[in-house]
Amino acid sequence: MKYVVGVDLGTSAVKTLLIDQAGTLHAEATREYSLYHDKAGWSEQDPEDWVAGTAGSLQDLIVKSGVNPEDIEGISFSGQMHGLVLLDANDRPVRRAILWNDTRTTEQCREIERTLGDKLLSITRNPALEGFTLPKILWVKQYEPEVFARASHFLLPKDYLRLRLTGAKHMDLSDAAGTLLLDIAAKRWSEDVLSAFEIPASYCPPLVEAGGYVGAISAEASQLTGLSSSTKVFAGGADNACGAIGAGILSPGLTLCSIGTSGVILTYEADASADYEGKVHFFNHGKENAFYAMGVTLAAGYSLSWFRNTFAKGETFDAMLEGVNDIPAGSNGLLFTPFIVGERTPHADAKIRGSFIGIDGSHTRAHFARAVMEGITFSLNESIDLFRAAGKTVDTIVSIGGGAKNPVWLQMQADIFRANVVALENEQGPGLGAAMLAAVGSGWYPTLDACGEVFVKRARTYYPNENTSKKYEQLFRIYQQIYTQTKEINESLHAFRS
Ligand SMILES: Nc1ncnc2c1ncn2[C@@H]1O[C@H](COP(=O)(O)OP(=O)(O)O)[C@@H](O)[C@H]1O
Ligand SMILES: O=C(CO)[C@@H](O)[C@H](O)COP(=O)(O)O
Repeated sequence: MKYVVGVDLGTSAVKTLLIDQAGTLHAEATREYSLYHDKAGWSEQDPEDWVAGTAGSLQDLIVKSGVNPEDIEGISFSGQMHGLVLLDANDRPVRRAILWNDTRTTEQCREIERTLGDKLLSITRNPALEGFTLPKILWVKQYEPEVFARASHFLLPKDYLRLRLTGAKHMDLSDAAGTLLLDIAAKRWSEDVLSAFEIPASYCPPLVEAGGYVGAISAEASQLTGLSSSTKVFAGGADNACGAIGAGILSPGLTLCSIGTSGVILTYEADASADYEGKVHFFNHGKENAFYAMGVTLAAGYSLSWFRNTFAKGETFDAMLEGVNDIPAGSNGLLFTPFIVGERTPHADAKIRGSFIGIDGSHTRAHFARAVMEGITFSLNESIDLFRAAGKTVDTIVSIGGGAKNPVWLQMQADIFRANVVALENEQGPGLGAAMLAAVGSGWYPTLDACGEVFVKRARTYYPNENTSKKYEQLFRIYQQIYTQTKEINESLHAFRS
């Protein structure tokens, strides 16, 4: 029996999957790592933690499954997007990585808008958002000049991990799309953007397709992980591109909902012609010559994790959410907005913060927990609204990510989204997408589409309940007012956050 491995370098943890030629999952392993929030709005990770976590997770995978490492033909990666890993001339990080959910770069975003003008949207197809990579490069240049002086190139998180496994530096198009340095339609680094910010072209790694073969596991990495040096390494892609591959979003018509640390509503785009005027993100897909558009809720799963860590410390998600299904839709008049680290879609606003509105003496912790789940789902529904307003049909949504482990949440998604929600046998779409890239690269299938027909296994469909959907429609309109009505208050409170 031959296998491939998919590695998903997430924000909360790294997850590894071992899958055979029939798409059957043989083993999975995971290792968590720390997030550093030294100041309000900052979010960093130590790249060394990714390497150690992945090595430990791969060792666990091999031990648990009992496979002969020689039988693992290929490995590929899915990675949290946008994180800046600045490297010196010896490929050592010059500081911690600044992550996608770090919002310190508002000033640099305005600078990018002023400098690039219309070119920003025409070349990069995206607005300047705090989470993207270019503003982070400019922040380090401005505020840590001595650190910046030591840097000679940059990578994204999974590319750094792959460098440590193979010794080679690359970046795939789907992840490069989130840097604001890529000419999305032309699929090359933009000379216009690089020269506007005086970034030498040598800062950028060679570009490859997500399925591109990039080398073999080095002898050192083989010692560290237990993998064989005969295993072929394929580049991999952005976690949302890989999530889309692993959920079978490989042709027009299907929509993805992912609730990981962030939350995403994503639709497939066959070419680069769609114009959402920068209201949603527009990136290269992991499937060659395809694209996708997506709206992002910055703190989706993260809001529920924050709630658990703060009010149910030590409990599992399942234990904390036990009573949630007994509470009627609407949490008895309690609403939550998940802006706890700022927001992206539809409100690109680094200063906005979350609210519980309508707290009543009768509310229990379970009401609050349900309100958090509903608030996250309402936020994602804002992206669905945007896509529907742009003329997209959204009637079937494949749901992945940690949030898809909970059946009550899946039904809630169907009710709020007014769409059929499909759950997969394994909710780890990005890891599965990475494994599919390795399977196609290893020659098991001619295309990702052919591989998807075998690997993407649907488990159950949740259908919207008309009465509950009607109730949620009314609540959604009330939810939407909270942003405008709390914006000014949050701007005033900004000075009190450290
Ligand atoms: N059993 C569960 N029920 C509901 N939500 C869950 C459960 N387990 C995890 N989650 C949610 O999923 C999130 C993690 O999802 P995951 O896809 O692993 O994230 P990432 O890829 O960002 O590391 C958590 O923050 C949590 O909100
Ligand atoms: O910033 C984005 C997308 O633009 C995030 O989706 C990150 O890619 C992190 O993903 P998760 O850790 O939530 O999967």
